[in-house]
Amino acid sequence: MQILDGKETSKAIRQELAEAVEARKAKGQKIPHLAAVLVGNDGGSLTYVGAKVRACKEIGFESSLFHLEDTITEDELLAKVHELNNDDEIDGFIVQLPLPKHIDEKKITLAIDPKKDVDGFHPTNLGNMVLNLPGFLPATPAGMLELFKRYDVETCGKHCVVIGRSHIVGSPMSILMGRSAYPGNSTVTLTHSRTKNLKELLLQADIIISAIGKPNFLTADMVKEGVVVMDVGITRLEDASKKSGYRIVGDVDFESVSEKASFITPVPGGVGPMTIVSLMMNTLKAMEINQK
Ligand SMILES: Nc1nc(=O)c2c([nH]1)NC[C@@H]1CN(c3ccc(C(=O)N[C@@H](CCC(=O)O)C(=O)O)cc3)C=[N+]21
Repeated sequence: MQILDGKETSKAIRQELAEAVEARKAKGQKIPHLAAVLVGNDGGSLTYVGAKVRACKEIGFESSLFHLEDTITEDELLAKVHELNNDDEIDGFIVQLPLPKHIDEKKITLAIDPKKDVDGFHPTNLGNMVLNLPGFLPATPAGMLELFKRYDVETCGKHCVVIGRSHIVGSPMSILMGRSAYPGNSTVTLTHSRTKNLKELLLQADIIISAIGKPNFLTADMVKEGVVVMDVGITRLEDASKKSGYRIVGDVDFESVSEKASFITPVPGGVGPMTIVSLMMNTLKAMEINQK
């Protein structure tokens, strides 16, 4: 069994990005600038946005954080998005999800200039992904593809079962794994809350991608010997023994499943850190595409 180590892999990629920044500096070229918009004080969002800003600092990217009150109106947030769309200094930006209930996430996502949409959530970028045209891939799926690549995991002709059909993970991942490319060329089954024979399908899977957010959902009796497992679940459970007061658990019962798996991502330290580094890679790409 081999661990797909997102922490180490993301560290190596951050090093590569830092070198790219140095090379640009030496030539007097622009430094990539990522902006993040955070609305309100959701605990998870504060952690993730903080990690994104820290990663920028470490790599040498410029970053801006716009932390707005959760009483902000939809129009005010749209105005912020338009401002960032038109700011030549900003190469790419994200609006951290989830947004407060009185704001329509779809409306906000649609307002982001696809050329600056480093999250890859805009329909233009999702459409380009489906057609295998250049564009930004959603950060979490892109991070998973990078892990497959860097560990040379064979995906061609494999049966890949995806659990969960969210717009940001399950759905795009099911499309990417089926594309005519590497990683890809898998036979894909996309499963969700209405799937009837999930266990039967999982027992046929060579690759399982779990993105439902249910702690310890996937157990050893549901997988076959040699399976490749990517755990995208992130749930915070209260834990008084931790300094933070909580611990992070994935969808996979790591202890039992890792005994049968050929490759497996841990949580934390698997897909999460890869998501952040994908965002950085997308930001560098945004700057290059917009030729600054
Ligand atoms: N516009 C937008 N873009 C996103 O990319 C986005 C979002 N909204 N909303 C929420 C999800 C979730 N997400 C994570 C990023 C990093 C970790 C991560 O680094 N996790 C660490 C643990 C971090 C911790 O201690 O909480 C790990 O797995 O090792 C997890 C989850 C990005 N998301």
